[in-house]
Amino acid sequence: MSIARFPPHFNNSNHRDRCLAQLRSKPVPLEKYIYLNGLKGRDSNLFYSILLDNLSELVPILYTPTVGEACVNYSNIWRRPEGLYVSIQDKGRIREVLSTWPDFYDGRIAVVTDGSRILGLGDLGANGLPISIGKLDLYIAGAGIKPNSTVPICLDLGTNTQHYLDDPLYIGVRRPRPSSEEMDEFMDEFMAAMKDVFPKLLVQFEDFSTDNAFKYLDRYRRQYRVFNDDIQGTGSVILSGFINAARLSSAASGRPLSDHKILFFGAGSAGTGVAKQLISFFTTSGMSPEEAKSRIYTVDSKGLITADRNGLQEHKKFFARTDYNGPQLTNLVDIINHVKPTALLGLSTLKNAFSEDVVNAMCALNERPIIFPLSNPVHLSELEYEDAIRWSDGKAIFASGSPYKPVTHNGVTYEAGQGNNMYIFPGIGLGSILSKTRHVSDGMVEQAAIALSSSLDAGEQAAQLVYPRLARIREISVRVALAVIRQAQNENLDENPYLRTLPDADLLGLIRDKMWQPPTFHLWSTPHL
Ligand SMILES: NC(=O)C1=CN([C@@H]2O[C@H](COP(=O)(O)OP(=O)(O)OC[C@H]3O[C@@H](n4cnc5c(N)ncnc54)[C@H](OP(=O)(O)O)[C@@H]3O)[C@@H](O)[C@H]2O)C=CC1
Ligand SMILES: CC(=O)C(=O)O
Ligand SMILES: [Mg+2]
Repeated sequence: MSIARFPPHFNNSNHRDRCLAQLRSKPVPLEKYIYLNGLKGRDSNLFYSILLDNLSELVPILYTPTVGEACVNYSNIWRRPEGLYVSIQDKGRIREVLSTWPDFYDGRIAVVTDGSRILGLGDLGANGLPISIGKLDLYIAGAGIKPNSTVPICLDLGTNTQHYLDDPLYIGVRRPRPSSEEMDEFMDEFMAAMKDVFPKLLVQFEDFSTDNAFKYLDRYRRQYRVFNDDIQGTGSVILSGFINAARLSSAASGRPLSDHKILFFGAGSAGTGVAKQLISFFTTSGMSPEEAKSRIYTVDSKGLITADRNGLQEHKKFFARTDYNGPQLTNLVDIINHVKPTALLGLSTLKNAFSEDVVNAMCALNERPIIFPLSNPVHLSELEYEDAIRWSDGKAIFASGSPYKPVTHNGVTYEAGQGNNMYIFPGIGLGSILSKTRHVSDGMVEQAAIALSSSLDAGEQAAQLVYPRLARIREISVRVALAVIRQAQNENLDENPYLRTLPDADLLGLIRDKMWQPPTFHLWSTPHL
C-alpha cells in the first residue's frame, strides 16, 4: 500500500543518500546548517542517523565553527521554533513558561545560555539559541542521550550589542542587559522553576559572560545539579590533552611532568577554568599547592598578570604573579622569554596572536613545544594549523578549539587534535543521568579528564594524537561516563545503588545499552507532511 503524497517509488534506504547529496550541493557552510536544521525538523531520526554516520563532516556545521555563524545570523535565518526562550519579561511567571515545553517530565539535560558571550563572538543576545541546540546535538550523537529529553534554552535578557537592537528582524527583547541585581533575581526564580518543572534535570551553563559564568556556577552548584561547560568542561578537556601532550613533549626532552610550565594567553572563564583544573591535577599527582600554582602564568589584554596591578578582577587574583616586579610585560615574545613555558594555551579570542616569532620563541625553548590555540570559532584561532606545522617544522604538539584538516609538510602528514569540551560534556551528562548524581563535583570533572586522556587507541597513539578521533566519540563517552559514575559513588553523590553492584565490565555494557540509537528502519519519523 502506498502512503498518500509519497512518490510511488520513494525508497527509504536511498533517501539518506539523497539527503547527503542535497547537503553537499549547498555552496557555503551556513546553507548547509540551514539545510540540516530543516532536515531535523522534517525527520529527526534520519537527521541523527546521518549525523552519527558522518560526524567529521557534520559536526563542524552543527557545532563550531559554523554554529557561530548561525548564531550571529539567527534572527535572519530563523525558520521554526526549536528551543525554549525565557525572557526577562517573564519574570514572575517563569514556571508557567517552562511548563509549556512539550515532554517536560522527560527533561534530563538542559543547555542554558544567556547569549552574552557566544564562543568568542561576544554578546549576541537572543541569537545565542543555536549554541544550546548544537551542544545538545552532541549529547545526542556523542552520548546517546534521547532527543526528547534534551532542552535547549536561551535566556532572552536583552543585549548590549547596538546593531541587534537596531535590527528590525532581531528576535529578542529590545533592551540593554539588566543590572546584576535584576539578573540575580531572574536567575534565582529561573533555577527554582527549573527544579520544579524538570525534576530530573542536569543544567549545563553555556557561554555566559565571564563574571556571570563564575557567579552563577558558584551560586547554584551546591543547590542544583549544574555545571559550567566553559569553566569545568574546558578545564577537563584541556587537562586531558595536556596530559597526553606532556607525555609526548617529555619523551622528546627527558623532562618530567613536574618540570612543565604553562602560559595562558587569555585569563577569562575558560583560561581560569583550565588553570584551576591543571593545579588540581598537579596537586593530586603529588606537588604541593604552592609548587603547582607556581607552574601557571596568565596573560590578559594588559599583559602578564602580576599581583601589583591595580583593580584586578576577582578571578585573576589567584594566579597573579608575586615574583615579578619589573616593568609591565605586554609583548608575548618577551613574556615567553621571561616565563620559559613548555606549553602555551590560547583562550583569548585574538586571531593570529601566535605569530611566527611566538612559535619560534616556543621552539627555541622546547624540543617539542605544546601549543594549543583554543579560541572558537576557527576565524578567532590564535594560530592556523598549517602555520604551526610550517613554523615549527612539525615539532609543535598542537590542539585547537575548532577543527583543522590534516597538513602535509616535507612529505609528512600531520593531524590536529581538537581540544574542545565536546569530548567531555556528553560523558559527564550521561554519567550524571545514569548515576542520578545530586551534584556534579570537581572530582567527577577531573576523573572525566583522566578517562579521556587514557582513551587513545593504538592508531591514535602511533599518530601522536593528544585527543581521540571524533568518529569514536560514543566509545569515549562510555569511558568518561564510567569514570563520572564511579567518582559520584566515591563521593556518595549517587542515587542509583544498583550501579554500585556492577563490576566495571558490566557497567560499561550497561552504559552502552542505555545509549539511544536512531531507529534503523523508519518511514518518516515526524508526521507533519
Ligand atoms: N576549546 C574549547 O573547548 C573552548 C574554547 N573557548 C574559547 O575561549 C575563548 C575565550 O573564552 P572565555 O574565557 O570564556 O572568554 P573571556 O571573555 O572570559 O576571556 C577572554 C580572555 O582573553 C583576554 N584577551 C582578550 N584580548 C586579549 C589580547 N589582545 N591579549 C591578551 N589577552 C586578551 C581577555 O583579557 P581581559 O580579561 O583583559 O579582557 C580575557 O582574559 C573564546 O573564543 C571561546 O570560544 C571557551 C570555552 C571552551
Ligand atoms: C567550545 C565552547 O564551549 C566555547 O568555545 O565556548
Ligand atoms: Mg562555550
